[in-house]
Amino acid sequence: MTSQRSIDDLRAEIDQINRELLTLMSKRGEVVALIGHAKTQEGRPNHYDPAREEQQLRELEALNPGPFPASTIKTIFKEIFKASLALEESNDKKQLLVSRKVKREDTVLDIDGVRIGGNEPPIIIAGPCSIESEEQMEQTAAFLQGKGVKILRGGAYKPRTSPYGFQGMGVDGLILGSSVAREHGQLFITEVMDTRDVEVVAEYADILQIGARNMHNFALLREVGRARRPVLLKRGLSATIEEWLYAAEYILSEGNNEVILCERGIRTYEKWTRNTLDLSAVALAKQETHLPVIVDVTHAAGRRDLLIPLAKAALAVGADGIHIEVHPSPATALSDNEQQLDFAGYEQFHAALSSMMRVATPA
Ligand SMILES: O=C(O)C(=O)C[C@]1(C(=O)O)C=C[C@@H](O)C=C1
Repeated sequence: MTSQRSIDDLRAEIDQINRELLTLMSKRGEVVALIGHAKTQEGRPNHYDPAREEQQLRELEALNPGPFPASTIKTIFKEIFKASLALEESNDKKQLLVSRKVKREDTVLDIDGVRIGGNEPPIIIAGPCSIESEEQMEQTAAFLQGKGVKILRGGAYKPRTSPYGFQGMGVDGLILGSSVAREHGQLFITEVMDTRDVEVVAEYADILQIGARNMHNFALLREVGRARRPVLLKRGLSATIEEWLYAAEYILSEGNNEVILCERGIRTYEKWTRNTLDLSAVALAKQETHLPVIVDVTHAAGRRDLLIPLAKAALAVGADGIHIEVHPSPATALSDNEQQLDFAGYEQFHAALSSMMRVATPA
């Protein structure tokens, strides 16, 4: 009579094998994490190593005693490699300088007394799309000062879709913007588009802006990372949240911790708005990073009639401020004349938002 083992008995053995496999898997995971750490230390950003995977598969195939066919062993080990790679990469992410896992508390910027982030009241960054003339800047700054706006924006270098569009006033614009802002007790923020201009822009601007189209310009990100000025980093038109945060990491990795993230809407299939404001990106960026996050409502939808509800929504999900374009005469503006608010429009915006902004109107 053959002594057949019962299913229960066999299952008990499987349970024991499972436990051993799990122990081995955990042990493998720990070794993989060490490899990942070593790769990061060596500055190897890419953890994937297909040649090493191939070598392991060949050896396993040669050693395979069965009963599983080689193809099955290959499939199982490919899954193990995939999980190992994910482990290496997630450990890497935990070490990102932008991450809350590295710095738990909110970063609060203090730029000449203007505080941004943490529990500070939300800030407003406002001003025209482009700096066009002294009169235009003077009128705007004076009006916005009266509304308690502490940060004046204005583009001196304009990233225009067409090379024949108005390209900005360049250095003359920088001089104008910074002097007008100073006269009105405001900080001046302006976009820098080229690594060659970082030095001159940093000389005049209190905050450097990296526009959406340059979010992937890694040389520029590194350069502003070396500049001793806070940086406002807009999210790229089609950038994932992860790509956006990695772009910020480029700046922090060069030693500049003063970064403000700015969500400005992303490209989707939607036609009724120019971009789609991604509020989950705001909430996620606040959750995953310690950096202040603001929302550019002007570009978010490309429509004036949505500015107030979008700004309210942005503040409701925890944005640390709003970026909005204001021009004395949007109809005659040299750029973005569809979207900028005139002073009457800004009055309405201010009235609708003031309770949420906690911005006092100076007497
Ligand atoms: O050996 C490495 O370089 C590892 O990162 C470990 C490992 C593995 O799991 O064996 C993981 C991912 C790589 O693509 C190659 C191999």
